[in-house]
Amino acid sequence: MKRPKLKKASKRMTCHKRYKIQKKVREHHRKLRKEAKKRGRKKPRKDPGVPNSAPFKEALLREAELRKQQLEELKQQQKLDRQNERNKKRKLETDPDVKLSNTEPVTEELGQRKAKKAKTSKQNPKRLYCQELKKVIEASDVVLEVLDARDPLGCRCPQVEEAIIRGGQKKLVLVLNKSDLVPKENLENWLSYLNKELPTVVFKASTQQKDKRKRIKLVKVKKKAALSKSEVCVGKQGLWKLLEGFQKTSGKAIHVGVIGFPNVGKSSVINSLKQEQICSVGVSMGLTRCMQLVPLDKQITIIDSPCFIVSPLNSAPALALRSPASIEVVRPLEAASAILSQADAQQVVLKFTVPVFTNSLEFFTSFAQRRGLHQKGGSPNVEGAAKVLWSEWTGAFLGYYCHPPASWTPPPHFNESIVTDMKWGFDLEELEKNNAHSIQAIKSPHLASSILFQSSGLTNGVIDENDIPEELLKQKKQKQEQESYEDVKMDQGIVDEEGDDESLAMSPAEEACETLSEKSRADKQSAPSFVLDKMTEEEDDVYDFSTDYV
Ligand SMILES: Nc1nc2c(ncn2[C@@H]2O[C@H](COP(=O)(O)OP(=O)(O)OP(=O)(O)O)[C@@H](O)[C@H]2O)c(=O)[nH]1
Repeated sequence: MKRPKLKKASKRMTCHKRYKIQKKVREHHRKLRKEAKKRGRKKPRKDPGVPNSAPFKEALLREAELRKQQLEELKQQQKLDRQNERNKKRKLETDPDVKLSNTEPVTEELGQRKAKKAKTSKQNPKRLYCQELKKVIEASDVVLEVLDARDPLGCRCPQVEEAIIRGGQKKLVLVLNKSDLVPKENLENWLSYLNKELPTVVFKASTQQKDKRKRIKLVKVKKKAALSKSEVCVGKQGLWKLLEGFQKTSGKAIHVGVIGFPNVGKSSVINSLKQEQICSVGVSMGLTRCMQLVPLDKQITIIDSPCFIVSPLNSAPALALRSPASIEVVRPLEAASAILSQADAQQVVLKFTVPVFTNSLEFFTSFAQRRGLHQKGGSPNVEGAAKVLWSEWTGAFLGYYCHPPASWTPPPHFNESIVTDMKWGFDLEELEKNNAHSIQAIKSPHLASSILFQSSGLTNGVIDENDIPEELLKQKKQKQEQESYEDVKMDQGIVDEEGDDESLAMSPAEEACETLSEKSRADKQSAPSFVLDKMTEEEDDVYDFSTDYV
């Protein structure tokens, strides 16, 4: 059946509605024109094109087309460049290593920084230690020289003390730390001996839980949490009052540098004063590598420092005890043998419960057996035993002591006026009282259970980075290279007369270097070489001399 055709809707409407629509449209157009006028942008006029009557119409059109193409290409190129730039930036942000390979102004600075860092890392670490130590001494008003009470004289460095005295207006105070590891009577003797020279504070730093041997259960202490009550610090009040008193006398805020040989307890003393684990402490020697400022209160700021660098001219036991293992190559067996040679053999036997021994190897063999240190085949680990003894001798638990010299003679860098100068500004009476109180409070080992040790006396240190043996060798090598270069130039006949005079004449600094290096070579031959023999040969290759020598 055919579907009926649908009737088309009529467009008829009332006039009122039609006029209303027309009005609305007009209003809308008016509005658009107004907005366009406000924006100041008129509708672009339509290009009328080249009239047909124009001569060379085709050539003109071709030219226009070409220009259009060029413009398009240029736009495309700019777009690509922008994209590349964005990619590069993204790469720089994600990969710090790429930063330095790109040569933009920002990266240039970064490159310089990296070059400096690379140079520092290549630099002899001893050089850095010396530089840091000098900075600490320079910045300090009072310098605390921390001594291990088991060998106080061996922990004193005449070169550093001399530098402090030369600095003028600086005070030097001795801190007799690890007082809990020596018998009481010995501690008193040392105190009266050292007090003749410099103000001395008896101290026992609070030690970290993690330093206790494995048999003690490790307790995780939060980094800035207060130290546990069992790890009591003794002498804190005495030291604090001494510094406070000096600060009041001087009438200004003071900086207090804490210096000393490795493992004497510099960082532990600071942590005890601050009652926070603010400086890193550990059994490994030479842990602190750069200076660290620790504000004690508004007026007193403490500065932690890296340890002194030991001079190779010292005796073998001194080198064994005072060389920072982090930067010196120390052979444990030789170091431990040197230490053992200075200890009372009978007391060593009793302390470590080993049979009587005739030589160090025999001792280490029985010591290894006693401690259960064995190698793969079951033979005693002599090297391991030596390591244990060496670390115990510089660690936090072994009790041993030295006798102070029978009579007091001021060291060459001290005289009466310096002694009185150093004591000025301190309340010594109060210090004496506090020290007596500390000695009472410290739980000391018995004389019978301690080992008597023969001290080697003051330990020589290196304070100037140019006196470091490796540096002297480096300078000598440089000089030789320069000389050979001059010879080649002379052979070629390039050198003019003026240049010749300059190159052949030695500057006073060069002469000093030459004599120093000659001296160090001569001394090295006579001095025990268990530490430096290997080090000088190896590090000679490791460090880039051409970079360091500026
Ligand atoms: N028994 C005892 N041990 C201490 C005392 N003071 C420090 N120690 C321990 O000695 C070891 C070395 O202490 P540190 O404070 O790291 O010594 P340092 O002088 O700062 O060492 P470096 O940073 O290597 O130069 C640590 O195992 C401490 O626990 C103390 O008064 N008594």
